[in-house]
Amino acid sequence: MASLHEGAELPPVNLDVTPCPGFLLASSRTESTFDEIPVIDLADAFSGNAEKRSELAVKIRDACVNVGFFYVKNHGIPQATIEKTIAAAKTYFALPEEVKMQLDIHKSSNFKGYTALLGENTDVTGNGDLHEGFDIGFESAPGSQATSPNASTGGSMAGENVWPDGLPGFKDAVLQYYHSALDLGRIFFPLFALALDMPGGWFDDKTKESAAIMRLLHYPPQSATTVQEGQIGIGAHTDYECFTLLWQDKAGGLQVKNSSGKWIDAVPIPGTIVVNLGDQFARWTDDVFKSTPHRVINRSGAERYSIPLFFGTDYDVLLTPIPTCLSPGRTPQYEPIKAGDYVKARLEATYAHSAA
Ligand SMILES: O=C(O)CCC(=O)C(=O)O
Ligand SMILES: [Fe+2]
Repeated sequence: MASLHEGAELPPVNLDVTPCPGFLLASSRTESTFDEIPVIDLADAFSGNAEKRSELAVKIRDACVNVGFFYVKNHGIPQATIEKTIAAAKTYFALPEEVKMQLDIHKSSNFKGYTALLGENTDVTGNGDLHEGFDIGFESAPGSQATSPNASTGGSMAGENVWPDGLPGFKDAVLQYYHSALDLGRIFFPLFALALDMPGGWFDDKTKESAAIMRLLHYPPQSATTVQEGQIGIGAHTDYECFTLLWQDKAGGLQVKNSSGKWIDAVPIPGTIVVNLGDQFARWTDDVFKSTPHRVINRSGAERYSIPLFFGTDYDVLLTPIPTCLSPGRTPQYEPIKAGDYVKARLEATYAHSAA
């Protein structure tokens, strides 16, 4: 389908909902386990029919409190945009290592650029990740005058992207995907608000310039690499921001850990995007929404490509429990922290544990 979101207006939000402190606590802050990852159809996200939107919000709530992961179909990112970006990623990763290393992320003051194979160690107990990556932050779409979100609050994470020389079309393709994925991301906060029994507009003033870091990732097949103990595609981890929108190719290898410790395969489903919650949301909901550990092991025998986009709240938002996630007599699990300070600390820790 063409972009679901282009020019689409969200239906008016019902601001009469009264937050009910503790409502979600009894039912939702449980260690529920799961054996599969739900697939949710986003077709009703723009329905003017309040009942359909609220049915969708209930499905999202179930996925968020029980699994922390779900697939979405009818996500609106055009297939042609995805294909162009993956073709660009393949061309980029095929460049000589010394050319890619000119943009080494370890030399960047704002976490932008290239991460080499084994240049990152996401699980600190591991021996390096078997992927290479290319990271960008917000940049206006070619021809657009939009100002950079988080320019004021992003601190060391804001600032310019870096782009490889001599790859015509790379930047345009990647930014086209980035903006399509941002459009998709923007529809989720009103749905998450409904899922949390908060007024649909509750996140609006907290997500005006939502932070979004995007990565192109390339995982060589494990079998073709000299793999040491503790080396997999990406070590077990949780994501840092509110939620992640992940496109993955058909190689497979993404696994999600349930609360019994079992790794569940997030098998590639054509035409879907994987959505998973991150630690900002776990902190913000005092663990009502789950930030679930995941990892990648590429045993497919083929090269694997994926594109995660990490969608956060504005960096100056203080993450203290959302009212429906509080209950009398219960002490929140986490110290309040500003969203940007939290992400920066996690990024610094990641790169401190990785090879320069
Ligand atoms: O490549 C994938 O499927 C997952 C990537 C991931 O978990 C991440 O970058 O945080
Ligand atoms: Fe992740």
